[in-house]
Amino acid sequence: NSLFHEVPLAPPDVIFNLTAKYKADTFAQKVNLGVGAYRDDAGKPWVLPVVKKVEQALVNDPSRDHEYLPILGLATFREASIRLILGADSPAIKENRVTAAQTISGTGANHLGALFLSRFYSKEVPIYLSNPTWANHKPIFNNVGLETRNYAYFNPKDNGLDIDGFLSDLKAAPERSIVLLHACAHNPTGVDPTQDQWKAIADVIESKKLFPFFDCAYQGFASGDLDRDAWAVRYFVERGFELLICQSYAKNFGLYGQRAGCLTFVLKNSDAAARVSSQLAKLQRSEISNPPAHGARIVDRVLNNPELYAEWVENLREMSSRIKNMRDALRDCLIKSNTPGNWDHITNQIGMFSFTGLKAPQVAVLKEKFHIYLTDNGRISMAGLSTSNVEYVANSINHVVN
Ligand SMILES: Cc1[nH+]cc(COP(=O)(O)O)c(/C=N/[C@@H](CC(=O)O)C(=O)O)c1O
Repeated sequence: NSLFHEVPLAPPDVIFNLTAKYKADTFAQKVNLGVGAYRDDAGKPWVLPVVKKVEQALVNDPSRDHEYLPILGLATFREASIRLILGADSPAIKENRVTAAQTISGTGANHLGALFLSRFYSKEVPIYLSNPTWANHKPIFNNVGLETRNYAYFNPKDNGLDIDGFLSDLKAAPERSIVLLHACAHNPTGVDPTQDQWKAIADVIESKKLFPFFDCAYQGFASGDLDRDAWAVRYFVERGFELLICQSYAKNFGLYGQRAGCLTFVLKNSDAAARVSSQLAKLQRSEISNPPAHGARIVDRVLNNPELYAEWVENLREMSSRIKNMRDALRDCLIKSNTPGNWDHITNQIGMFSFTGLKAPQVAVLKEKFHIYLTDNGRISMAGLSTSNVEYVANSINHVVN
């Protein structure tokens, strides 16, 4: 017998397994509405023109080497990431009370943030996750020994936000609990709190002394406006919270496989920032030693060069407006074919995903009969839609809801 013959067989990852199933499907009209990765109108991955341009320059740069980065990553990348999320004029930056670590994309930022809190904040308090949330959140926090609980988030009656349930669950949470907040473009529902609702959420977090743990994987993708998408984070900083933000450059730079991300911490003062930074370095060193260079160098060059930054903003707008057009097209097709039900949520929701309201049995028919791939919770990645498949998808949905 092997030493490991009792290792339990783990089920395949929901989202990555869907991609594998889609790739294996030979049906000509198959549609991938699974993984949250942008596709152009031809259904192909899109290397942002600004990324292509910078990559060329990088490869041709004679001074380029493959030396280790510092443990906490490229300093100019970290500084640019902090400015991107907090705003270049943030008082927190001026008061030198912000610190950051370059991470293995957004997942790495969530993990490093969770690990740090489990060591230096508390292991006794739970972390509250929205119900539903990104499939990988629970395992990330459980892996570092944090207990996860849910706060109400999605209201199936109007496919909108259950703000009353959200607030009452936070009010019932033990003091000092950690609260995971999606900064914008909530995954999987596409439902974001309004500014007034964010103020009410901040009031409860303040009165209960909860810790805000922001996950921001779609800045610039939700509204197409980087500052608008960072509004909630900046509001909390303005209100004086100590908090952390996980940033991913997978979607808004199309650098999925390059694993470029950042963990940004906002503290009360520079002394705390220095202490936190020193422990982040110690944790990072023992886990990955230092982060991957290529993706961070691309992001670093774009964020620190005004012309390239402006081109990136254009590329971002191209992606977010194509997704918005697909929201309008899908809703129009569903209405045109008299699909039962109200479909306003398809255009009310924001960002990469739509939470359609389709149930698992209906999703199974879409997969098996129509070769349309989406997660069982009814989430569809809007970037998987194109002018050539949106009608087919709408007719297929019409079929399963009738
Ligand atoms: C909310 C959220 N946070 C972090 C990540 C991590 O992304 P990274 O590639 O580590 O920077 C993702 C990815 N979500 C999509 C892909 C995945 O599941 O990993 C998805 O939900 O399809 C998120 O949706």
